[in-house]
Amino acid sequence: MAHRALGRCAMRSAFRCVRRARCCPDAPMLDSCEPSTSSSSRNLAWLQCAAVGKSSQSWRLTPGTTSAPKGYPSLDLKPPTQPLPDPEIMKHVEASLGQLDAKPLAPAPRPVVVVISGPSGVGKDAVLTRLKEQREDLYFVVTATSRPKRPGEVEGRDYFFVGRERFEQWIAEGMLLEHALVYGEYKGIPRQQVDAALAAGTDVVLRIDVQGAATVKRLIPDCVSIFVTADSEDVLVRRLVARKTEPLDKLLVRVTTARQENDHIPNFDYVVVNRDGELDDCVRQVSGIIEAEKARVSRRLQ
Ligand SMILES: Nc1ncnc2c1ncn2[C@@H]1O[C@H](COP(=O)(O)OP(=O)(O)OP(=O)(O)O)[C@@H](O)[C@H]1O
Repeated sequence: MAHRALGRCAMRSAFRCVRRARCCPDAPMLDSCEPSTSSSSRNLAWLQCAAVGKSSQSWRLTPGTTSAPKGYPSLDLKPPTQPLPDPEIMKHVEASLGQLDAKPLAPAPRPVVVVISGPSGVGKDAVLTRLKEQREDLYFVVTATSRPKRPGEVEGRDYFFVGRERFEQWIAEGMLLEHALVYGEYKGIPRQQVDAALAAGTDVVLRIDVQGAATVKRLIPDCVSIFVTADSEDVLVRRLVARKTEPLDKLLVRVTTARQENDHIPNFDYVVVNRDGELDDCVRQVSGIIEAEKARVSRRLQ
């Protein structure tokens, strides 16, 4: 294990390794960092400890330490600097080619609408809460619902908890991009939030149930739909039971519906498994999908 971890880290430059503290996922190795006989592997092993800011028993590194422990070779961890262009050559180039254009070479991407969907209890809210902490560049649409607030939920942050009557009024006034009756309660996407964010050039994230996702795909064909699922039905049900938000009869309905919803995976662009205890990994994948979609050439063409 230690050997594999060293090999993985060796592929990265020292600078990137220290800046990206999560680049050395083989954490068990870090707990058993032993001074090695070869100086290059000692270097790398120490670098791994420094990268995650973790103290090893034998070296007593404190979090954030970047200087080598006693007896270990010191490392130059400064970021590589960009060499400055020779002004004489630059002058010559501009004299020959005219003033160089500073406008971006690639057109800016059009904002993307991301749809996060999946069965009840799979962790959509948990994923979005974590994603919000990490991606301030995204606009997370606050869904409207007729269901009552659950403990810990905040009006306007988690949902707009509008009563059934007001919800039906919003439907009548065309204020919702899409809405559905899910487990006896309305849920819908306020249209104005989506329009305003897109008009400002901001990427938008929607959290929608599986039937609603199909509606949005029809309305916004170039939206990116991500189906979040769990490791297994067993894991999904355990999560729902542990959440303690539904009585048994409603729990059974959710599990039965989840079985049918899983069959809709082929209608989505991506599927991401929110593995038990691996929420961060799921969030990383969702974030990566958004980045990849923004890099699509088709999104940069007008
Ligand atoms: N990767 C994970 N590992 C373990 N528990 C998780 C994970 N992701 C979410 N959970 C837990 O599972 C439960 C269900 O998650 P959450 O409420 O986010 O699901 P949801 O898909 O939003 O459900 P619903 O559609 O019913 O609102 C929560 O108690 C949450 O803390």
